Amino acid sequence: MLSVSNVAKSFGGLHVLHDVNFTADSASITALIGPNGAGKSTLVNIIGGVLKPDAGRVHLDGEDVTGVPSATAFAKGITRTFQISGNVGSLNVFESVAVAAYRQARGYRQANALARAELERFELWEYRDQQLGSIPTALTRLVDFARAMVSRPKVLLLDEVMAGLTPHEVDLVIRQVGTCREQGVAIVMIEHVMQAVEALADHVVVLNQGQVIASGSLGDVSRNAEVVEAYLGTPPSERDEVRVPADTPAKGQQ
Ligand SMILES: Nc1ncnc2c1ncn2[C@@H]1O[C@H](COP(=O)(O)OP(=O)(O)OP(=O)(O)O)[C@@H](O)[C@H]1O
Repeated sequence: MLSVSNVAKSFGGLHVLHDVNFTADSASITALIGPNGAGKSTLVNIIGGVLKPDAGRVHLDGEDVTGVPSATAFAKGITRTFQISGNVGSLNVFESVAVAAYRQARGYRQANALARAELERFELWEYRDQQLGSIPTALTRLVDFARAMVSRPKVLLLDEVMAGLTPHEVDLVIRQVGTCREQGVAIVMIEHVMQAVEALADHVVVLNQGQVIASGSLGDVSRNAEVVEAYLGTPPSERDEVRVPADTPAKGQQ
């Protein structure tokens, strides 16, 4: 289990996170939602070892991993999807997952076997020979999952993996995020696409101006008056369903 306790972070005089608490269980999906600038990415960067908090602790299965470098966080089981960079654009789908598998494997045969198993799990085997730069964005997101899952993480951090996808592609990626959960991973997902939050989140944590203003099921938080005021914008009585545009500025920033 991942546990975040009393985390605070400032950049100069800008207090970005204050006293943030939440837990994420194995085999569950926690959606971090909130307006732009709420502090979601900063929080995920702290969990992943990219940033050190000014205060508070991060524990993984009871072990204090606060402020460890990202390579250490990764070695302990905290991984995240990365945007495919130009450097790996020349690799094909199989090679890009095999490279990640080499870190785990004893030799290239085992790495190749691990990569194949992951590509099959994510229904990517048929694309194995294609260059990363030549496949649709939705498939590159799935390759990212395969690369992340080949390291057998305990925690998977997903930062807006649905951004820019069509509704049909979102459905595809939703299914495969579910596959990651089935592997027992605690998934923490920053997500603005409510189709995905509705379909996937076991637990929703709402951040606003660096504070957790609500947590619980999506139904619970979407009935919370403070959440409606800060993020959803419309009282429940005036809307049929929760729909949040991708770029909702924080109240007060409008
Ligand atoms: N390295 C940094 N230096 C200074 N300010 C920063 C830094 N990183 C983030 N911030 C500021 O911290 C605040 C929170 O940013 P953060 O990216 O964590 O929010 P977010 O909730 O992820 O927003 P979005 O949904 O737009 O990605 C913003 O005001 C941002 O400008």
